[in-house]
Amino acid sequence: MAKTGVVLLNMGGPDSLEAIQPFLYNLFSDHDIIEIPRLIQKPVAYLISKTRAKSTRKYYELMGGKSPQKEQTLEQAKELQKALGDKYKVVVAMRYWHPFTEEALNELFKDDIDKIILLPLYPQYSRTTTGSSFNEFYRVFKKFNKNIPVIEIKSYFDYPTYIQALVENIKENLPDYKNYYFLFSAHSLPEKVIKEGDPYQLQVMKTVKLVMKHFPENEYNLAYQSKIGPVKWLEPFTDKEIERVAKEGIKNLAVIPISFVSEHSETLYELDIQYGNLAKEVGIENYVRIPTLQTSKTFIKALKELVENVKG
Ligand SMILES: C=CC1=C(C)c2cc3[nH]c(cc4nc(cc5[nH]c(cc1n2)c(C)c5CCC(=O)O)C(CCC(=O)O)=C4C)c(C)c3C=C
Ligand SMILES: [Fe+2]
Ligand SMILES: [Fe+2]
Repeated sequence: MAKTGVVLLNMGGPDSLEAIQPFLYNLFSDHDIIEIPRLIQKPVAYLISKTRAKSTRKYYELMGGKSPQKEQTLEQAKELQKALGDKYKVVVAMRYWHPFTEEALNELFKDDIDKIILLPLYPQYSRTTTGSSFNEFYRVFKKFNKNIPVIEIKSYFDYPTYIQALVENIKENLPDYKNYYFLFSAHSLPEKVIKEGDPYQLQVMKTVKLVMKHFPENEYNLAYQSKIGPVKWLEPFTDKEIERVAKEGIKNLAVIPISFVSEHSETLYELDIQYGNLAKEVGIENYVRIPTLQTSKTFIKALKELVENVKG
């Protein structure tokens, strides 16, 4: 019997120190994430990746020489496969490092597949992330010459079971949550991308609002992390916000990653090490970083429901 293919889309991360530069080259070569004039994009990507690999290397050394994103995404795929059963086949397609879309589709088409559902591991839509993964999917899919329907799950920033997963995750990891200030931290984006109509910021804000309905007594704010390069990105920045709340006398701070569902350099290095140290310096007594959802039962349930409820 033919199966429905589920392609989990994610960014991918270097799986060794040697993979850092080619991973960065793939990222900076992508016109959907960074708009360098097309004619010079590849040579410029090569130069930036060479330079940036030197500074990025130290984060990955501190994380044991690689990003855990691949393992965690494969675990999510395994759990989702178990939840969906054998009418479905779940594979992982990463945008900038293995397993690439081509590898994912080679694996998928070992079975008889009559429909494909694209499921991004980005709850909030941005053309730089989900949009880029969709575009890459179609470029590669075309080469397989398969005449089967493809259905896109664009985002699930307000999907009730996803919100429930976030709420449970906070309560489970921080039983003392009532005594904490919540600082949600989302990946930043160049302001230009938002001005051109990207819904990412609005969707992140809505996710935060929906989560906070379950914590009516907690004070909170939303900040943005991981800006790179000289252009203006969404603010306030997470580190500046940590400094600001410390000045206001906050002693217990929970930082909650909101646009990531697995761990990687930006949670393990930036939030845990860099901002953990900063929090100590500015007088925060208890700095808690809430882990990403990974294979939380309720998050996997949310993904399963999204797949099963898809129209088409
Ligand atoms: C070039 C500009 C970038 C934009 C725009 C951008 C948006 C964006 N990124 C994520 C999630 C992740 N990004 C990660 C790493 C990473 N991102 C960029 C650049 C842009 N991201 C770079 C150069 C890197 C490499 C690390 C570095 O050199 O700093 C990762 C981690 C990968 C891993 O280690 O596993 C994630 C995850 C989102 C959600 C987003 C916009 C909404
Ligand atoms: Fe990024
Ligand atoms: Fe980043």
